[in-house]
Amino acid sequence: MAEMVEKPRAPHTRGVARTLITAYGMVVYAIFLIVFVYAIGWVEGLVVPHTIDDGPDAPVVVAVVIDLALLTVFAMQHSVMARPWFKRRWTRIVPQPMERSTYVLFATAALALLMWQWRPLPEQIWNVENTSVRVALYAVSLGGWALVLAATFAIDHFDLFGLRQVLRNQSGKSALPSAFRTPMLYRVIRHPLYAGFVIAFWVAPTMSWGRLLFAVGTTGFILVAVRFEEHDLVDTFGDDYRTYRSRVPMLVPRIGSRAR
Ligand SMILES: C[S@@+](CC[C@H](N)C(=O)[O-])C[C@H]1O[C@@H](n2cnc3c(N)ncnc32)[C@H](O)[C@@H]1O
Repeated sequence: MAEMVEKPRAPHTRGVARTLITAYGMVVYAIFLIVFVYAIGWVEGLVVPHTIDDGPDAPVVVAVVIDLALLTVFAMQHSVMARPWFKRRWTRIVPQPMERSTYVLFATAALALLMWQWRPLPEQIWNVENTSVRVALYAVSLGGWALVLAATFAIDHFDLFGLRQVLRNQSGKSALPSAFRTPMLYRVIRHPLYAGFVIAFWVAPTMSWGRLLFAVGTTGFILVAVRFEEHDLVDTFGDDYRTYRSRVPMLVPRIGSRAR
C-alpha cells in the first residue's frame, strides 16, 4: 500500500483527474440549478407539475412525521457537512477541490428527496382571493428568491457552489482562503440569503398546513444554523466578525440604519 502511495504519478493521469474533477463540479452545479429552480415552483405552487400541496396521501399524523423527518435530514446534511471539523475529516476521503461540489451534491439530493417524498397537508389556513393582492404577494415571495440569488453573488456565487474550486484546480492553482465580505446587502443585515428564504416561504397568497409546516421547519433550522455559522465565522475572522456582528442586525434591517 505504501509503495502505491509513493509511486510517482504520470502527469497525464493528473491531467485526466483534474478534468474529471472539473466535469464533476460542473455536472453537480447543473443538477443543483435544475433542482433549485424546480424547488421554487414546488414551494410557490407555480409552473411545475408536482408541488408542496400534492403527492402521496397519508393520514395527518403520518404526514407530519414523514415531513419532519425529511426536514431533519435536510437540516442535518446542511449543518454537519458545513462544519470545519467535518470538512477536515471528509477531505481525507474526498479530494479537497471536490469538497464543496460534494456538499452541493448532497444538499441537492436532500432537497430532491424532500420534494419527492413530501406528504401534502393541502387544507388551507388562508387563501387571498383578491387578484391584485395575490399578484403582490407572489411578487414579494419571488422577490425573496431573488434576494437569495443576489446574496449568493454578493458573497461569491461560484465559490459557494464549488465551481471556483474545481476551475482553480484545473489550472493547477490551490484553493483560495475564505475571505470576509460585507458587500451591499451584507451591510444591511448579516444573513440576506437566509432572510430571502424566510420571505419566500412565509409570504404566500395561499397558505396550506403543509406549507406552514415547511415554513416553520425551515425558519427554525435557519435560526439554529445562523448560530453555528457565526460561531465558525468568529473562529475564522475573529474581531472583524465580532465588530461586524455588533454593528449589523442578523435578519431584520434596522429602520433608518445606513449602509457602511
Ligand atoms: C449559504 S451561505 C449563507 C450566507 C449568510 N448566512 C446569508 O444568509 O447571507 C453560507 C456561507 O457563507 C459564508 N459567509 C457568511 N457570511 C459571510 C461573510 N460576511 N463573509 C464571507 N463569508 C460569509 C459562511 O461561512 C458559509 O460558508
